[in-house]
Amino acid sequence: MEKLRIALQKKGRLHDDSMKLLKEAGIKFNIGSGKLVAQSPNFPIEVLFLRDDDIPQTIADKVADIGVVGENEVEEKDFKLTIAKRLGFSKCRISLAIPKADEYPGLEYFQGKKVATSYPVILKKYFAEKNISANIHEIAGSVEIAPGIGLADGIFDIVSSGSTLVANRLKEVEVVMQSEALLVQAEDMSDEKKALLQELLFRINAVMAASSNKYILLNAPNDKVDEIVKVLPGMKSPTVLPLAQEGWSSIHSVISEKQFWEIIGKLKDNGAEGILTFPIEKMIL
Ligand SMILES: Nc1ncnc2c1ncn2[C@@H]1O[C@H](COP(=O)(O)OP(=O)(O)OP(=O)(O)O)[C@@H](O)[C@H]1O
Ligand SMILES: O=P(O)(O)OC[C@H]1O[C@H](OP(=O)(O)OP(=O)(O)O)[C@H](O)[C@@H]1O
Ligand SMILES: [Mg+2]
Repeated sequence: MEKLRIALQKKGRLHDDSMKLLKEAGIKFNIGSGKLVAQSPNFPIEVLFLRDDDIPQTIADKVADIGVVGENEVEEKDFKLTIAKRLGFSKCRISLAIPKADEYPGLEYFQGKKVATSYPVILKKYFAEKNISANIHEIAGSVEIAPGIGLADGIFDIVSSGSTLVANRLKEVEVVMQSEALLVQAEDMSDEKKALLQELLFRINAVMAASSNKYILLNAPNDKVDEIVKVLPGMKSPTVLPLAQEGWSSIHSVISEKQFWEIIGKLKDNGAEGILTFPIEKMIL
């Protein structure tokens, strides 16, 4: 039987969430210390642990079938890969930043300037689109240090909270792209591997839907039930059950994390009492 080969980051920002996702999808691994390949005893899958920079090419070369990697790396390496699923973690943006004390008149600031980055391909494309002629200086890491030590005038790098910029007396002036972790796949996979990927995606969808929803349980006087049901979407529609106390009902439903507080507010306004919410482990739609 064929096995699906997945490339994951060996260690770093993507590693823990990638492993957690597979674990929650019910896939176990036998990982020996220092081993760079792991087998699963309960799913036909093999994991290759790599540097994240190497993941796009490994998939493009068909050494791995799928992989978890940041959108920024996929864009930078520019191989023909297909996005199988946006995974929603490791969210960040890739931005241009300059010394805090400098005035920023707009993109023309960068005309003829030296910009340090680990993402030269993305930056070159961006500057070309905007007709900026700058000197792109590629460095592998610690990019934020470059202006302070006289290596460059500005930088182009990952920003999340912005605290690394602040610590290095820099300010973000242009957001060039948003990024998140992606599950990417090679083109032209065999039918057998495609079927395995579909099974994996089915499980990942169930895990992701569960984590973005909550189970909700509440009590309401019967004359308020119709109004409350309108506020609660549910998977199909809410469940309404009579309480032992006459004139009251118990309502059960599923609500999305994004609308959580908005819905709770409306429920309270409509007379809901004893509201309880629970995390959902898996959600099969
Ligand atoms: N501060 C951050 N917040 C959110 N996501 C981030 C942050 N920093 C990086 N990322 C995302 O995680 C990916 C991996 O980041 P990490 O810092 O682990 O990379 P790395 O040092 O290049 O790792 P490797 O050793 O595998 O080459 C980045 O390409 C980006 O997509
Ligand atoms: O806006 P912030 O929240 O400060 O995050 C941005 C920083 O995070 C990443 O570095 P990381 O901490 O992963 O270190 P590394 O570059 O050495 O991998 C990235 O390279 C930035 O330097
Ligand atoms: Mg890397």
